[in-house]
Amino acid sequence: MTRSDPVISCRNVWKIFGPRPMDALAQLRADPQARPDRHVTAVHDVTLDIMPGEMLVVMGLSGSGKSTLVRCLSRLNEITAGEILIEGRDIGKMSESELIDLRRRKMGMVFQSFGLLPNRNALENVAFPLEMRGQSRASRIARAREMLALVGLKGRESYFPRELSGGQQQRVGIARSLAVEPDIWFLDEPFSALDPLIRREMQDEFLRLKAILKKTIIFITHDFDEALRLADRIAIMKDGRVEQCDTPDRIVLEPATEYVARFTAEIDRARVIHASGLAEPLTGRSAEGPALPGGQTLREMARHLVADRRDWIPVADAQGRTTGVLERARALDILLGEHV
Ligand SMILES: Nc1ncnc2c1ncn2[C@@H]1O[C@H](COP(=O)(O)OP(=O)(O)OP(=O)(O)O)[C@@H](O)[C@H]1O
Repeated sequence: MTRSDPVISCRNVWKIFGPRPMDALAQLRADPQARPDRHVTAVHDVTLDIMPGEMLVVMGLSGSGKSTLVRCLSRLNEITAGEILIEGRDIGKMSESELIDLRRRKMGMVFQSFGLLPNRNALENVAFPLEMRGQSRASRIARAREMLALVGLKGRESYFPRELSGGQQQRVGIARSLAVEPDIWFLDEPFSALDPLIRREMQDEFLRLKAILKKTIIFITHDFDEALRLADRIAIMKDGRVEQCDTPDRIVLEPATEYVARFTAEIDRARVIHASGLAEPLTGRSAEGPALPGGQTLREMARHLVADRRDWIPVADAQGRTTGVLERARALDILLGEHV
């Protein structure tokens, strides 16, 4: 393995529910538009790689296959066809005990329903997976304290779930999944039971944790704003297929299908598109004068874009190197909500 190898690789993965999934698969391979009777194609020929430290957000409408796909990644669902490699190892070929070990040591999971044990306090809930691992009491309590502090719950260690708000309960759930130091972190709509203000707060908290922990994260949501705030890349699913898997900038600027275009039609594009995403190669164009920071969105640079009179404005990366030029008229159109 090198650093640039994917942590997770899905190769032509199918998951079909129903009495005769292999027959249904043969039918679908012969005719992709087929609708085999009494079968549901929850995952339809999905191929994608997830890189170390990447945050991939899986989104799509209810029933599009998000949870099933993510459950397949830890083999909570057996796939019908294809291959899933975790750090190069085919999980379909692992024994039950190898799988349990993989899940315990490498994977953390957080679900929408917080899944806390009602008769244990916050500290004991977080320590629970360490107990399952056979870790000593002293070391698991120390680790649980550390994790609760990390998610901002210092002082609440002895509170029972019923004494905590929804947001606090979800923080306990997050602390618990982090206690085992997973390399891969699966989160299935973790904030959807929270009210909008707390949800926003949890997203900020999550971005903070993501920056500190540098884990590979697969996050499911059906909230596009949430996806845009959190994702390095977004996989948009429809009827079990991944319609597009790309950076937020490219999803918005270059939707691969009509469906993705419709999905993204309502959002404020200036909040998503970064200067670097809109920049064009330098070829033949002059790039004089001060540059825009490539990592900022058009919305963040709105004043500057209005005031700067140049037709083409240089864009620089975090090291200050000019990487391209941005057409000011196009940026202003996006800022004003014109379609370009
Ligand atoms: N165990 C199962 N048996 C039969 N069908 C299933 C099973 N699990 C999921 N499905 C079907 O597979 C399809 C995809 O379901 P899935 O839960 O993956 O969607 P989702 O995108 O996560 O939806 P939601 O946003 O509502 O959670 C749905 O049509 C669902 O009914």
